[in-house]
Amino acid sequence: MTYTVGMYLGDRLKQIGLDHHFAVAGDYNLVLLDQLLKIDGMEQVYCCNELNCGYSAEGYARAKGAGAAIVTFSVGAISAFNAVGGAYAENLPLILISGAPNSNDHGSGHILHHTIGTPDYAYQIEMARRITCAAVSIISADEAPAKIDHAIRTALRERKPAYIEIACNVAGAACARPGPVSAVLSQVPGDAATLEAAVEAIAAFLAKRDKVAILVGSKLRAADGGEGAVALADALGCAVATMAAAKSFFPENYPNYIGTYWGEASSPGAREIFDWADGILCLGCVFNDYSTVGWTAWPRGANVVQADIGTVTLDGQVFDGLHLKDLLTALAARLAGQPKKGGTMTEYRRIVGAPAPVDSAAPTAKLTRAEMARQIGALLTPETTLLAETGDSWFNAMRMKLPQGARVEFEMQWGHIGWSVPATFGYAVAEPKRRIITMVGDGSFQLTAQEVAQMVRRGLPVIVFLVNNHGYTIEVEIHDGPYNNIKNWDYAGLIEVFNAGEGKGRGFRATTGAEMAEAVRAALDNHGGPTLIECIIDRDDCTSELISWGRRVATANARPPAK
Ligand SMILES: C/C(NCc1cnc(C)nc1N)=C(/S)[C@H](O)COP(=O)(O)OP(=O)(O)O
Ligand SMILES: [Mg+2]
Repeated sequence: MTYTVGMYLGDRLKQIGLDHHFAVAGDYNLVLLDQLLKIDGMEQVYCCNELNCGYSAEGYARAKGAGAAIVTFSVGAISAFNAVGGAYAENLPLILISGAPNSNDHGSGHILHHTIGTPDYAYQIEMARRITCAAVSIISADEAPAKIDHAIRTALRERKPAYIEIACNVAGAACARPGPVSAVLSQVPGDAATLEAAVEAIAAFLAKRDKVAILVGSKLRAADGGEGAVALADALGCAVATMAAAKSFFPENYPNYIGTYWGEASSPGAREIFDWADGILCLGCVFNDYSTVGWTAWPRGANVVQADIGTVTLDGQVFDGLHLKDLLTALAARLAGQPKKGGTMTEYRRIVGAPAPVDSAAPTAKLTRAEMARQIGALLTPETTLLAETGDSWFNAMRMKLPQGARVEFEMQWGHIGWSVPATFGYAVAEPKRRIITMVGDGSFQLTAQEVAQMVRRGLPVIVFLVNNHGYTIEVEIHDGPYNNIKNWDYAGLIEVFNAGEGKGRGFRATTGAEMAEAVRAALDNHGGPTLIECIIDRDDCTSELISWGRRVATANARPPAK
């Protein structure tokens, strides 16, 4: 059997740990798909459309560290670009591979199908360059190994998406075989002197402060800094909070964990502590308009250390060229044995003597948001992953207490509604042994619902809580209008459509707590396919956090143009 360009790509994807890749067929990628099917231990998983294909690979990357999506030229790739932009925003190595025009057509003046109708086909890779860390076009077999390795290596190093386009007549062409996988897994070491200087500068910063707190941000995962953050928290003995998008990136049963810091939408007591602290260590934090509640909750200035993936900034100094993972480990070692900084925990215990508000309501009454959230929260085990969609689902998830090992996935930087359904599909393909739960609003679900059919096809026992509050409630709280109303669907009834008489999916409508509890019991017994539980709640039944957060974001959006 000839060893081909497509097989080289497939072997590299397998070598970096992918057992699956996601695809939508198109005539520019069929020969490539054939090559990938030849790779032992690599399964080709099909999606309903290229947006969902991209998000399935993105969800897979959240579980496995990287993901791959194969699409056809232009009509496929440009849809998938939305998921690539999301992967860039969320620091995920999604590798988008697009079939491309025959290499003989370049410069021929030929007008080709699926293109924008000009003989210059470079527009696609030019678009890709803006939303990836590496973008390559392969029009000959000789150049394929180096270009494929460059794209994969860069994506893994930078934790950002990469783009590979392969001419349709090259994917099956004879190609050299790859060398050791270390060629694409190697990291550029951090600078030792910079690391040492940064550690000393932070130690000096802390020595002058008593009211110290740690804020964990969403880039901590991309930096592989989870263990280092716990070691640093152990060394300091201070309060630790997570930003909303970093929920589950720090263990919530940690004794000094005080919940989410999110301005007015914070966990009880957390905002006060960060307002009160005189030394804040920000680890991999992303401060955008949503995460700072319209720029009203943005730790910065002389009392803040910003420790990012490769750079530390404090006191007017910047230390670039280090790895956050190394910094946390070295700093924890440097502070070992020093006096603890427990002032913030002492103060926190004073503030939150009263227990946090518990979501509960009589299960027989009309279903409320609080009761829905309570029943979902009760399902979280150490083996659970909860994917929470853009919407009030963010705030419902924020209130949930996680057992150690439970994971939460958001897409808070990109915030593309509908992301959670295909991302759930990809994540469930990657992690068949975990309990996968999705909380998705009715508005979001309508963008990507088709991928529930793929969950039926593969018999994935995912539980989808469809929050039917009759429209775009998060938008209602920011700025209401007729555009926030949507056509209602029979969401539970969709499952029978997707089953088509053979699938094992189940759908339930819950209008009371008791109906929801019964549906949950059935879902936990359904191991042969997804269970969608449509939770019907009032349009205005949303979290108090959403209301205040929505006001702040609306104010930020309404700032008049600068003079
Ligand atoms: C329309 C929009 N955002 C604008 C938007 C529009 N288009 C895309 C692709 N992404 C977006 N975030 C948002 S957050 C809706 O409130 C989501 O509604 P739903 O899923 O029903 O959730 P809630 O009811 O809890 O808000
Ligand atoms: Mg809604």
